[in-house]
Amino acid sequence: MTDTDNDSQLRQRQAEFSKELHGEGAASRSGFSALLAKDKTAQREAVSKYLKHWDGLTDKEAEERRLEDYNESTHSYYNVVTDFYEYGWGSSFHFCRFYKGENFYAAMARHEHYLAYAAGIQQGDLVLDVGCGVGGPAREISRFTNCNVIGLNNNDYQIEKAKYYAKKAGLQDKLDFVKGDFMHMEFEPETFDKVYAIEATCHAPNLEKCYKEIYKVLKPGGKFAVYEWVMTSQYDETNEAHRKIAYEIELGDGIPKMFKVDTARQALENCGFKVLVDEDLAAKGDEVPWYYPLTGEWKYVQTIADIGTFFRTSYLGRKVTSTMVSLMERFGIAPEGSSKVTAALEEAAVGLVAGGREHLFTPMMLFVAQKPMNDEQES
Ligand SMILES: CC(C)=CCC[C@@H](C)[C@H]1CC[C@H]2C3=C(CC[C@]12C)[C@@]1(C)CC[C@H](O)C[C@@H]1CC3
Ligand SMILES: C[S@@+](CC[C@H](N)C(=O)[O-])C[C@H]1O[C@@H](n2cnc3c(N)ncnc32)[C@H](O)[C@@H]1O
Repeated sequence: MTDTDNDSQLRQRQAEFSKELHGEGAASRSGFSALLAKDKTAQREAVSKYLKHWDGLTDKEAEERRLEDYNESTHSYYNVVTDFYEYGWGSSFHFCRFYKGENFYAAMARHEHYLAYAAGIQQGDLVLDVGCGVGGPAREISRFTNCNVIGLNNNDYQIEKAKYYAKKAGLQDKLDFVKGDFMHMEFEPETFDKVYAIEATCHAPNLEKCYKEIYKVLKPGGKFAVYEWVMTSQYDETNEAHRKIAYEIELGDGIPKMFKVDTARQALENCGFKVLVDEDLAAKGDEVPWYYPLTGEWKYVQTIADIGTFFRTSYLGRKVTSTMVSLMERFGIAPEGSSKVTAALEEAAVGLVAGGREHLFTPMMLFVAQKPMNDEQES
């Protein structure tokens, strides 16, 4: 059997499983109503597929197993966390910087605008969004610049939702969302004017191979802008306390292996990109840190409108959610495995805040990289 046969079988299996798990008309449901509508047997299977490699081990063999199974494992992760993300965070699945006094959703949108600006996205550009989630950033960036965006995602449930929200927003002619693996892109070479990725390529088992795919589909002279999740240069893999934080982030965020910043930079250069911008936006000394919503520290809350979001993301709010989910699961209302998901998300929150406070981790390593023009590539 060829790789293409294997890919198309996996794709079909995932699409069928997604229908079974989330049910018909799933795109219009979110949060708790989506959780309660799940097929109970399929949910149990999805949770165990996601968690099967997370056995507490961090040796080479354990890492290898997680790296090999990246596609199924991430697909399963997003099958079980998407409803919680939407309930707790909204429809853009990323972190952002905050100005004093700026509300949560304004700050999130600004972070997306900044990436569009850094990539030089212009009216009429054809842009690829690598790992597009449910399309929050694609909608915002298309509105901001009047560009056309194709969102690439390996999760069927999120693609269905992204299409549903785009239509609801009247953006169906500007946006399209397609199923695919960013490690094996099927677009024609040199298709896109610009490519961006927001907190998605950290799910790649190998950054260089992923960036190579991006390089291939970019037009010569085109730019790629990314908010990369990386461990900073202060991270020491041999330090147990550091490795524990990285493992919490990997487990709770469905990431096979967190790489260091130098690995990402080198990977871009090895592909032939010219790195134009290379800046950790988390290291700019902001008064309000990017991880504040997960801290439960009220002093950071910016506006009255943020109180609801802040409560859901805070330690107390998360405790309330996980207790409710666990009670609903015990009484057979929520599907089995749901409380394992809230427990994993709790590990994510703890690891992310610790990584942020100690400057061991950043979710906003901004790279802007340019593919040279054809004549420059040859010389
Ligand atoms: C996984 C990657 C690469 C990026 C996602 C970044 C963030 C959007 C998520 C990381 C941890 C998530 C948690 C929640 C929402 C989305 C994140 C912040 C919750 C607040 C959702 C509601 C749950 O009850 C608690 C979650 C904690 C972790
Ligand atoms: C944290 S979410 C970010 C989503 C989006 N960029 C946003 O900011 O809202 C990561 C996304 O990457 C997608 N993803 C992970 N691995 C992928 C792969 N191998 N191929 C395509 N998409 C992938 C996930 O399904 C998810 O949509």
